[in-house]
Amino acid sequence: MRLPPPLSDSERPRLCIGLLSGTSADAVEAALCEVTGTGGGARLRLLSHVSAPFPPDVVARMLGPQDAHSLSRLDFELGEYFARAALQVMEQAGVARSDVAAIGSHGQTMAHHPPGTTEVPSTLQIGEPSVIAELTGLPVVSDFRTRDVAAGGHGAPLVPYFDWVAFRGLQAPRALQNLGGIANVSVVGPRLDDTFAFDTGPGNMVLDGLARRATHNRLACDLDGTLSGQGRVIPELLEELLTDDFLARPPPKSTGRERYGDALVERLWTIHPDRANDLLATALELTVESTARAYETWVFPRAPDLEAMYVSGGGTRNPRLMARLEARLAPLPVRRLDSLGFPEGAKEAALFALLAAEYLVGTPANVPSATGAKRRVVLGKLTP
Ligand SMILES: Nc1ncnc2c1ncn2[C@@H]1O[C@H](COP(=O)(O)OP(=O)(O)OP(=O)(O)O)[C@@H](O)[C@H]1O
Ligand SMILES: CC(=O)N[C@H]1[C@@H]2OC[C@@H](O2)[C@@H](O)[C@@H]1O[C@H](C)C(=O)O
Repeated sequence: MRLPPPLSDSERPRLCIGLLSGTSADAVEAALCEVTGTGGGARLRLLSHVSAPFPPDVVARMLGPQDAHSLSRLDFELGEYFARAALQVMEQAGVARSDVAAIGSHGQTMAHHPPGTTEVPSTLQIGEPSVIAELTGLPVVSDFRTRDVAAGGHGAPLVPYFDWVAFRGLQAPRALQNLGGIANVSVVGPRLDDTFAFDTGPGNMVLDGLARRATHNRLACDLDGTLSGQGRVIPELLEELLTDDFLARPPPKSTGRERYGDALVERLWTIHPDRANDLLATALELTVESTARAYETWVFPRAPDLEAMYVSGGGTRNPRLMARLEARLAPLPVRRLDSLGFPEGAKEAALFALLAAEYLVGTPANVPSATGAKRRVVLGKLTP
């Protein structure tokens, strides 16, 4: 494989900013990190993290229908929000722009059609890197998923590389579980080649859609578990939702709003228009049960000596979701990622700081055993 010439020396610490708006489309997460070394020798230190919420009208437009004009406008508009979050995290850390090597910006996923779901696999993230570069004066690495898709992979999840660099257990493997809009797991042990990872199914996405629907947009989520806590699971609906072919499919696999977004929420609402809290209780159980079954089917057989599950993402702030997950997976210890000394809300943004740092030194950072790509490739494109 021919690699591009490195843009920096991997032994010198590289300060990089990672930017991401996840599938919940609620905020730009920004993380300023110091990365030293590369690949198996990479070390990452989180210096600062900010979460900058989008105004409600921008969220509504991101989640709403698009034509080519609205998409291109949103691409430029989001670029500004991403740039502002980058400036904010530098200010918070007291770090000068001249000390930052690059920004790694994931952007916002607008479409994700991975292999196995369509004739021509594709994925689209927006948040114009040229706008970010103009407003910050910094080089921007972006479009991290497309090369992996071009190499036959899903382009997701990308986080197993980060999980391996930052959290790999030296003895027993660890499961790093994200509960974002979508839920995904990485299982990491000493060797990168043994890492495996996949999307387990819905995280908060169905809950969020139902909460918005039930409260006429007053609440954007099952806040602190209060809505689902007033409902009762509808067993026959839960069973039907669990027959979903995505959940049955073996890894590698990834998913998104196409499957667990508004179309599903509307279908559920049509079946039980007067049982909003019961639908929320059922959606919460769908996340718990699909995660637990994914572990039973694919994680435990490959990692029978699993040390624990370390949970990150916004779902950790839903106490009912956490309690149900812990009860369902017992005796596996279910811990928060914070217990490994890393703030759980900063992980995905920090991933894109690490990926930018690896781009600068020309290190391939996809994990083919996770994405299904034919080979390891350098991820990202540079806007100088
Ligand atoms: N207090 C809370 N109570 C209940 N749910 C919460 C609370 N705070 C956050 N959440 C949930 O967390 C979600 C945001 O999580 P997160 O930021 O990890 O998702 P994301 O990064 O956008 O998604 P993904 O990881 O799929 O890209 C919110 O949409 C909401 O559902
Ligand atoms: C296409 C896309 O944006 N996928 C996200 C989504 O959100 C969680 C899960 O599904 C994961 O596969 C991925 O994000 C993280 C950052 C990843 O690539 O690891």
